[in-house]
Parts: sequence; structure tokens; C-alpha cells
Amino acid sequence: MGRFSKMHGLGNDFVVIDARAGDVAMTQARARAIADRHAGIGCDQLILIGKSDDADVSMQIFNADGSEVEACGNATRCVPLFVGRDVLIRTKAGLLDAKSVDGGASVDMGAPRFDWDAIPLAYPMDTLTMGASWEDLPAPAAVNVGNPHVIFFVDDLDALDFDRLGPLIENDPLFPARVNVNFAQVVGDNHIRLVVWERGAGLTRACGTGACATAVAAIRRKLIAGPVTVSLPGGDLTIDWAPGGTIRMTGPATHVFDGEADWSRF
Ligand SMILES: N[C@@H](CCC[C@H](N)C(=O)O)C(=O)O
Repeated sequence: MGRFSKMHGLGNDFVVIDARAGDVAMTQARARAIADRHAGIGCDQLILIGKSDDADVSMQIFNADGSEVEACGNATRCVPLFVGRDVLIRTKAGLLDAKSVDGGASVDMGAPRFDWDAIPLAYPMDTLTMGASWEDLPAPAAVNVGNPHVIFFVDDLDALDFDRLGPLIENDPLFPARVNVNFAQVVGDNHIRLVVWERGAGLTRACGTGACATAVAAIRRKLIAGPVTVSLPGGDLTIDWAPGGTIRMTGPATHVFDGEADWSRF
């Protein structure tokens, strides 16, 4: 039997498995089966905590569709709580420094990237105001914060059909690695409302990297100044960034319960 913890960051939920003993054989198909909300345990992302040569732990991230990805902001805040102390985490997106704060964690998420081929896009394009649009949605921005994001700033978030627009944009050939789709409305001097259609997981209650990418894009466009409060359906994150620097994300992390499962059944 294998042990796991169910955790979440603002309702973006995870099955977190301790693989530091090297005894968990994870595949994309198994991750998809575990993440299934009907036939499995159910989660937006499956998180594997492993040993690392150059950090306290490593973190592998699998979306609900089984795809392995580079970054997950909300899960990164859960790692200090899972491990029981502040941690340096090796991810596919680089080394992340995560420190516990009251009720959650504060993480240095690294520096954002803006080059078209770092997003990645299929061909060269300005990523601050992209020469592309979908239906009535205005020209978005694109930011890579370890994983790829496209951000639409809109006047009325509540008027959008996320379930229709999300998959349309996520799977557009302009994004060869697919993309996380952020729909944002600036609602105050340092306040953004955000809904995220996540690559490989669909609509989630919150997306930490989406909040980082959206705050960075809004600051670059001079729509807002940091630190920024990003309000997602699951709650608020604080994101701080200045041009040339790294992104600091601060917000809640929650442990729900511990369980046991026979991984060979998935
Ligand atoms: N929920 C996450 C992001 C998870 C990965 C993302 N869906 C991707 O495919 O890049 C977060 O909190 O950042």
C-alpha cells in the first residue's frame, strides 16, 4: 500500500505522494487514473515528492489528463506543509525556495520569460500585446513562469463562457505545448479578478502560476502596480514582482486528510 496526502491551495486540489524512498513507479497513465474524480482518488494535479541531489526535495507535477508539466504554484505552497519545514524544491522549471507563513507559504517563483520561443509560441510575435485574437477577446499577453500562460484582460469577466473559450485557446496551434488560459479583470489599483482554464485540467478554483503570470503581464502593461492581490474563485493570492526581478507568491496551503492506496490498481 502507498500513502498519500490530499492537499489544496485555494481549492486547486492535489494528491501528494512521498516518493523519497524511491518505491513509487509513476506513469502518465497511472497519474491520470489516480486523478479521475469518478474512478480514482480525484485531483487537479498529482504531485510526487522525491529525493534531489541539489535541493531538499524534488517535485514532479502531473495534470489530471496525465501530462507531466514544469510548474504548479499552488502545489509548491503545499510542499513546506507536507515536508514539515521550509524547503528548496527542484522542479522541471528550476529551483524554488518555499517558506512557511501563517496558514500557507511564500515562494520565490523565479523570473518570468517573455521571448516568443520561451512561451513557447509557434512563430515570432510580440508577447506583451499579441497579434492574435479569439472571437471578441482582445489581444492577449503571454508569459512563461516555468509553464506557459496566455492572459486576456477583459472589462467584464462574468460575461465570458470559460468552458467554450478555454479548450479552444488551450489547444490552438499557436501554442505548440498547449497553454494555460487566464481571463483577468483589473478591479482596483492593485487588485485583479482572475479565472483560469488550466492546460490538462480545465477550469480550476485557483492557479498559482496563472496568478503570477497575470500580475506580471498587468505590471508590464502598466495597468497596475505591485504588490497585487489576485482574487480567484477559491480565494486570494498576493503576487509581487518588479521588472528584472523574480516573482514572489504568497498564499494559503491546506492539508485535508491522509490516505492509503494500492498504486498497482491504477
Ligand atoms: N494549478 C497549477 C498549475 C498546474 C500546471 C498547469 N495546468 C500546466 O499545465 O502548466 C498552479 O497552481 O500553478
